[in-house]
Amino acid sequence: MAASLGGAELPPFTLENVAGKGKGLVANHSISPGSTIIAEAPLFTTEGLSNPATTEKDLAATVRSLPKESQRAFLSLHNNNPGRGEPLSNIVRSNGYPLGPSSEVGGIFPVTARINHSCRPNAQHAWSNKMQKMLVHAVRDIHPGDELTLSYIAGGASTVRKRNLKDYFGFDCTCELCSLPRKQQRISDERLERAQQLDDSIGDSKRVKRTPEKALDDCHALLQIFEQEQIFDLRLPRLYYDAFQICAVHSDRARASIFAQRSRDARVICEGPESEEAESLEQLVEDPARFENFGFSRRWESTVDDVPDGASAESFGEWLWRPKHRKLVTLNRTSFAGQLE
Ligand SMILES: C[S@@+](CC[C@H](N)C(=O)[O-])C[C@H]1O[C@@H](n2cnc3c(N)ncnc32)[C@H](O)[C@@H]1O
Repeated sequence: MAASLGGAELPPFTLENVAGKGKGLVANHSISPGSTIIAEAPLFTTEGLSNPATTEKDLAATVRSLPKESQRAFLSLHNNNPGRGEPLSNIVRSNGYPLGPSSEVGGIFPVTARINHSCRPNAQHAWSNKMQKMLVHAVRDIHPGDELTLSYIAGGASTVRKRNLKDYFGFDCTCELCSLPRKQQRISDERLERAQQLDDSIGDSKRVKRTPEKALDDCHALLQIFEQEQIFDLRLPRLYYDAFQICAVHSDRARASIFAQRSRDARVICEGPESEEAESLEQLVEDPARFENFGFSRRWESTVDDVPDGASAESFGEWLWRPKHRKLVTLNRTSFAGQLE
């Protein structure tokens, strides 16, 4: 998590002023993908703050109950709406993170809260139930002087992202992606709009059942966009999981196992080796048939031993993404066997 200097653990970042964004965290060391940058317990959570009529009063009591240093840390956090509304609630709204993707409960993490948003983030946050901590991991190589960034939103083309950031978080995004020169912005927008379409069609379960080769082609096309756009946050393990499901639904244990492995590895980068999601993916790597919708059809039936051995990266990629190609190879083999008999 931290650089070691004379036995003392130092964080690999410092809190600095960042042009146009207020304060932010800036790396002071090289950080490689998968490194834990922050592991932080909440100062407090919003559990129990369920009555909107008394939220500000309840928050005041919660903050008063904290040690002085924690009170100062909370009160110094960014307020999106200074001078308007209720100040403590504003600070919570401006800085809180949910405790997990579908949790209604939020937490205040004073270090993580200093990380600004980027539409092309170099880090990913994840709440660990097991550790009761917010974890932040690098998802790309981060160099000294780089700002640490997280994505506050799901993605999309720049107009959609800007609107969402303004509506939900109240700021005009000045991240590297939103600040691209017009021509590059257009190219990026075209790709990200296409990514959205691909993502929608990959999620269509009827299509997965009827034309899985098209769904897998879409996954491959989406992966290429993520690589071009350098998107390596949680969208990546989710994409590999979609590819896993397509293969598992059609009994292709060989590819399903490889995609589960890729999803697991990408999860570990985003969430660390203790990730519960990564642990459950490990079981699917070993036996894809544990997936609840495994074997809807036997169209691509294979065993985990059908993974090609010693293939070059290129031909392995062709095998992995091209079931049509695999079908041809199998057919050829069958007809050869027939001729020999
Ligand atoms: C959770 S705080 C992040 C830390 C904050 N900059 C600070 O000074 O404590 C979120 C606020 O930071 C600013 N911010 C974050 N990301 C930004 C971005 N990409 N462009 C412009 N402002 C940003 C906005 O004011 C936003 O409301």
